[in-house]
Amino acid sequence: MIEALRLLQARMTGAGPPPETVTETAETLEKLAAALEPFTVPEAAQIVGHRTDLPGRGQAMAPPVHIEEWDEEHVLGHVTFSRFYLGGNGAVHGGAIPLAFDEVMGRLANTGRPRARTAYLHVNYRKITPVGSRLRVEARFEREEGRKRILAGALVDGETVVADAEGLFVTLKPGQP
Ligand SMILES: CCCCCCCCCCCCCC(=O)SCCNC(=O)CCNC(=O)[C@H](O)C(C)(C)COP(=O)(O)OP(=O)(O)OC[C@H]1O[C@@H](n2cnc3c(N)ncnc32)[C@H](O)[C@@H]1OP(=O)(O)O
Repeated sequence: MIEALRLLQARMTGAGPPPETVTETAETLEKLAAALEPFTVPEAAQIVGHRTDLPGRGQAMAPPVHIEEWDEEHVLGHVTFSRFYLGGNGAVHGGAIPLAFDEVMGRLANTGRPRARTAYLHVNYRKITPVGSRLRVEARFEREEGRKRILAGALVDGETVVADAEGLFVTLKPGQP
């Protein structure tokens, strides 16, 4: 379902359909939304965002990062930003890149350690990030200072770092949401 939604997002972004196709598509989507409505569940029971085995945990908003290696110290994977993530002139939208970093670094920060949340994410956009290219995603755990965990990440196109990031993740105190 999520894969199909991702495909739809990409196709819709790249499409310039005639008015009758726009109307037909809108009607089909409204029908699908109505069919799912009776199955609305509380957050804890939803599938989306809870499937760590799926790219982006099954969250269609998150870029589909495929994880290849994952332990307490590092994550290695790849991602291809579809046309859905286009900012302009072939470059990925600047807001989509922190989404990928937060997903991967947040997951790493929370692996084998008590729950932590992102306090900041500093992203350096070194080059444009091309839509449609398979990029390497790297993240590593740098250090821990009390409740603070500092992580680093990079997005690499071939041999070129297109973006890198530093993230601060803070361990939650009991009762913190
Ligand atoms: C098996 C595992 C599976 C895992 C799957 C999960 C996948 C999940 C993947 C997705 C995961 C995505 C995850 C998400 O996206 S989480 C969603 C996005 N993040 C949030 O919503 C967080 C909102 N913020 C907060 O809740 C609080 O501000 C937190 C909890 C972060 C800290 O507030 P708290 O009141 O608790 O702590 P404190 O203020 O005493 O600060 C403590 C220390 O930290 C330092 N500090 C704080 N902020 C900053 C800052 N901005 N720059 C520099 N430093 C900062 C501060 O100076 C102090 O340092 P020191 O003075 O002690 O030296």
